[in-house]
Amino acid sequence: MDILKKIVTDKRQEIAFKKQLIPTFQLEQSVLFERETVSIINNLQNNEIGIIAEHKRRSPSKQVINHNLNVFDVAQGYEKAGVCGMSVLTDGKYFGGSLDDLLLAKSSCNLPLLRKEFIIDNYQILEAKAYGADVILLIATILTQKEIKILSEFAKSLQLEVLLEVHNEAELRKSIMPSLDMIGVNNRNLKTFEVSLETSKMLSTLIPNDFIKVSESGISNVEAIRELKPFGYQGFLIGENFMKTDNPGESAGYFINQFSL
Ligand SMILES: O=P(O)(O)OC[C@@H](O)[C@@H](O)c1c[nH]c2ccccc12
Repeated sequence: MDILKKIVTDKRQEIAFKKQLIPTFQLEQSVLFERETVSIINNLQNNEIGIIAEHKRRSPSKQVINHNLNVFDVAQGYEKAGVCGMSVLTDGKYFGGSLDDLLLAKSSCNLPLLRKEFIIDNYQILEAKAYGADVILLIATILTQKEIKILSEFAKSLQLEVLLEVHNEAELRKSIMPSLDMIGVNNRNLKTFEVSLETSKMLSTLIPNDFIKVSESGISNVEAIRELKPFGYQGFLIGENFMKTDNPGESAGYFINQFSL
């Protein structure tokens, strides 16, 4: 079984368990549930570089990236660096993250926060709102067109913005719908872990202009951004390149300064 199938199978079990532990009405009553969300789209549209910086401790492709940091410092560092938003991995088993990481990030900065998760159920969208997210990720390869519609419309009804992730043309074609805000092209194939920026270049012309284009994964220098910008990308999701250093915030700041030179 490929890794994605395994992740989704585990996720189904996890959700069933959590639904019993914390019923939806409890999520809806949480302090953060009624807040105004912060728009990442606004930030991306008004920024020259458009970095979305990720908090990621480990991953199935890289094992350990960094286990010595705390989310609080990382979030404050990213904010100080001037990124447009922060992505927080909340999957525990494969990425070493948690919803508490999201909550901590929320308490430490005012950046728009993306819940980076394998979302397959509206329940996870309620969780995202209750734990401080402003944006959710939907991954086309693990969802049907109908599921994408249901989940994205539900997210929009909670004032959350939606980033839909694709990796090939078929995924893109089945996914385009008005309830999405941003289309992210993952340069990493989640089945083979192969990374190529060509994926972003190839798919860019097929993304209608009503969506903000985001290029995700494998971006390790500003040259990559200079290369991708002419293809219409306004957002760049970067994890490992910052997280593998002792001070991700400083690394992000350095990266952004380099771009402005
Ligand atoms: O660490 P990188 O190569 O900069 O990649 C970040 C981000 O794009 C990646 O973590 C990611 C993209 N889509 C995902 C879906 C699930 C988990 C993780 C991801």
